[in-house]
Amino acid sequence: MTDRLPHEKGFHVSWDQLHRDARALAWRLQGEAPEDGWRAIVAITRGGMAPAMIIARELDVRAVDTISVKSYDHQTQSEAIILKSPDMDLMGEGDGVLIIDDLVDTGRTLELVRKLLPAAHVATVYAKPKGRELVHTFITEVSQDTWIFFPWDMALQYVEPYRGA
Ligand SMILES: O=P(O)(O)OC[C@H]1O[C@H](OP(=O)(O)OP(=O)(O)O)[C@H](O)[C@@H]1O
Ligand SMILES: Nc1nc2[nH]cnc2c(=O)[nH]1
Ligand SMILES: [Mg+2]
Repeated sequence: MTDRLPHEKGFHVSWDQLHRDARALAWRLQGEAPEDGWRAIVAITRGGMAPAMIIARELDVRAVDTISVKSYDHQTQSEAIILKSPDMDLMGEGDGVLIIDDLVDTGRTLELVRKLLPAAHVATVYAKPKGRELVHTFITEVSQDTWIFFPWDMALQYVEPYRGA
C-alpha cells in the first residue's frame, strides 16, 4: 500500500459508468482483433473479472480464464507473484488472447502477466501514467495521484446537505 497513498483526488465509477466504459473498450478491441477474432480472454482477478465479462459478451468470446496476482510489500520494494495461472495449454504465448484488467497503476501487475503471455493483447478500462506503456488499449486516463473507486467497493450513503439544519 505504500505507493498507493497519498491520493489527492478520487474518481468514482458507478456500475452504469463501468458498463459504458467496458463496452467502449470492447468496441475498440473489436477494431483491433485478428481476422478470426479474439480466441480467449484472461481476466486479472479480481478487478478484471467484471470488465472481462462485459467484453466477452460483446465480442462473443467463450473461452474465459483467470490469472491471480498478489503484490507483497517487502519494506519499500513491492514484489508481485502469480497465485493462480491460466490454462497455459490453451493460451500458449498469448497469440489472439486478450488480457483484461480494470486498471493499470504502477504497472507491476501487468509486467508480471506480460512475461507469462508475451504475445497477448493487454487492455484495461482505466490507466494511470506510470503503467500506461504496458497497455495496448485503454479507455480513460486519470492522473497518478487519483484513486479510482469501483462500484463493488462502494455503497450508497446519506450525505448532509450543504446548508446544515
Ligand atoms: O498497476 P498496479 O500498481 O500493479 O495496480 C493495478 C492492480 O491493482 C488492483 O488490483 P489489486 O491487486 O488491488 O487486487 P483486486 O483486483 O483483487 O482488487 C487493480 O485491480 C489492478 O489489478
Ligand atoms: N480500486 C483501486 N485499486 C487500485 N489498485 C491500484 N490503484 C488502484 C486504484 O486507483 N483504485
Ligand atoms: Mg486487480
